[in-house]
Amino acid sequence: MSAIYNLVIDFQTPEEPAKPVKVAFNTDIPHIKGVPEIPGAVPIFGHLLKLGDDHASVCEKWWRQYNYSVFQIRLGNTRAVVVNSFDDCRKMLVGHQNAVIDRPKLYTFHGLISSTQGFTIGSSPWDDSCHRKRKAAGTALSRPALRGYHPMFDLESYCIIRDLYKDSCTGDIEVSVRPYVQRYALNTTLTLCYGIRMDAVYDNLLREILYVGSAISLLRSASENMQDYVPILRYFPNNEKNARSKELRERRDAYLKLLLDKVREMIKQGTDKPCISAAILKDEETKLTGVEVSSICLSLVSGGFETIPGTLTSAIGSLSTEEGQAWQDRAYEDIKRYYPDIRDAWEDSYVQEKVPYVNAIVKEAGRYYTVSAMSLPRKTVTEVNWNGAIIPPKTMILINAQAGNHDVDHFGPDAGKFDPERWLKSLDPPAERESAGLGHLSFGAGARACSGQYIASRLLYTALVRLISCYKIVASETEPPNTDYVDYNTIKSALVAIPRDFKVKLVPRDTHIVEDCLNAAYRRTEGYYKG
Ligand code: HEM
Repeated sequence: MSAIYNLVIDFQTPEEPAKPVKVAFNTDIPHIKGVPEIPGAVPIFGHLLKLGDDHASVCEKWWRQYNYSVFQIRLGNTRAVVVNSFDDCRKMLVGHQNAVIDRPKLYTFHGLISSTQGFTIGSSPWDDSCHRKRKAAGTALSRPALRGYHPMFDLESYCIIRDLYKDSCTGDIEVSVRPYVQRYALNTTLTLCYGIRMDAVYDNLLREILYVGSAISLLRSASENMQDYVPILRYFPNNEKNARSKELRERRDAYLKLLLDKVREMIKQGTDKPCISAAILKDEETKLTGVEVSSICLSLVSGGFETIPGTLTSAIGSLSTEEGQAWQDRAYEDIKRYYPDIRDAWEDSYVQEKVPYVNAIVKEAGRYYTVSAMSLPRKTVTEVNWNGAIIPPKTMILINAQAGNHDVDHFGPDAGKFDPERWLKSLDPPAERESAGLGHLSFGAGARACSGQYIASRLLYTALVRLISCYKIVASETEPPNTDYVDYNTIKSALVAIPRDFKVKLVPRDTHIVEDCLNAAYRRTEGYYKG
């Protein structure tokens, strides 16, 4: 027993020195007076076992069952405050933004996986280096910076339709859209970071990056990774999590090195494209270290490649349903209202987000399919006075974005329904509601909000305008989409949702116009960023 007792030591990462033993019932932060604790925690594991695979849905259920939107739970040796309602999430993220600016460090992700390339921005604790990285990423992803990326948006969204057109044999064959959207998202960030893209949907390097990234995302979740919270599990012989983490780290190091070597080679040949890593390798007024650069590139590449496909694929799923046919028709009419000639809609789709109905679909897709259901964990740096209860520094804060995004008190009784029209103040003609602050919680909020939200919205908008203006999207009868906002996700324990596979039929609205748009886009983009 004493051997086990000695093993249950309380340290967060391998670099930090071990602190004396605190076992079974103790947590890093003592019980927080004034914040209700969910009953039923067990020794060592706390609430971990009760949380199961789907933390967001279980916490949402506890919120309704006990009638506390904010409560504390125990994840093994870690105490966490969970925030559920829309208003409380907003108050915590925006009202206390300086106090909750930090991120927790986790044994597996920070100690094992990130030991070579540094932490991504989204997993970096708040310090000067994180501040510099966030600033650099913020500049590269700002609204003004988007202007510089128009050719890339044009090319990548053209490639989706080009290949769907080919692979669906002008509508005869049902297709699964997710692989095309994955390439879209990944090529965009690879181009930004390295000036490199892959043309084939099933390119080996592209699929390796996607595979390794998703596998790492799984290792970041509490349910898949109990050893982060129950330290004794780290010492079990043949620890599979550790072995898997190291394997994935090595595979990720290999492709990141390959990408950077390609950039170095292109710089030598004088063929490099303007991109973040080339600018830094050429030392263009940068104050960033090598590790910071790889961390920024890693953050951008990993920030978009699951989130965009998860959101866009699921939105296409909802549009393809029987009910979705009316939304598609109205979106198409609205596109035609602004661009009577669809060729103009194609050319302007990456320049500005002008069509209200399409903007409404983008917002609803973000809200309804909360792809990062529990957002990214935060940690307090200073005390938070929560209605008189004092949440101490260094407390983990979990934002239940899925619960807040489906909060009937904020979004109304139909919060659990996909309905783009909730974002419109009138339908005839469609007009957007004036934005009154935070629309939904899917990009987080406050000082650590998503750095990529402008580029994400543009990517979703451009792809939807092009897709809807060319096709009627109809769900497959044999492999239809799952449009439940929880169950659409096949791996609920992953940090970012992986939608269940489904197929759609793409019925061209007018084959001549599709071909015209494709030919014009081919001529415009030929020569940009050759793979
Ligand atoms: C639909 C698409 C996306 C969704 C739903 C999404 C969601 C999120 C969420 C929930 C956070 C945490 C926010 C918080 O703690 O308040 C985050 C952080 C972040 N996202 Fe995104 N994201 C998306 C796309 C992107 C893209 C395309 C990029 C980059 C190209 C990106 C880069 C980042 C970065 C760098 C952070 C870390 C910010 C920080 O910790 O300071 N994201 N994202």
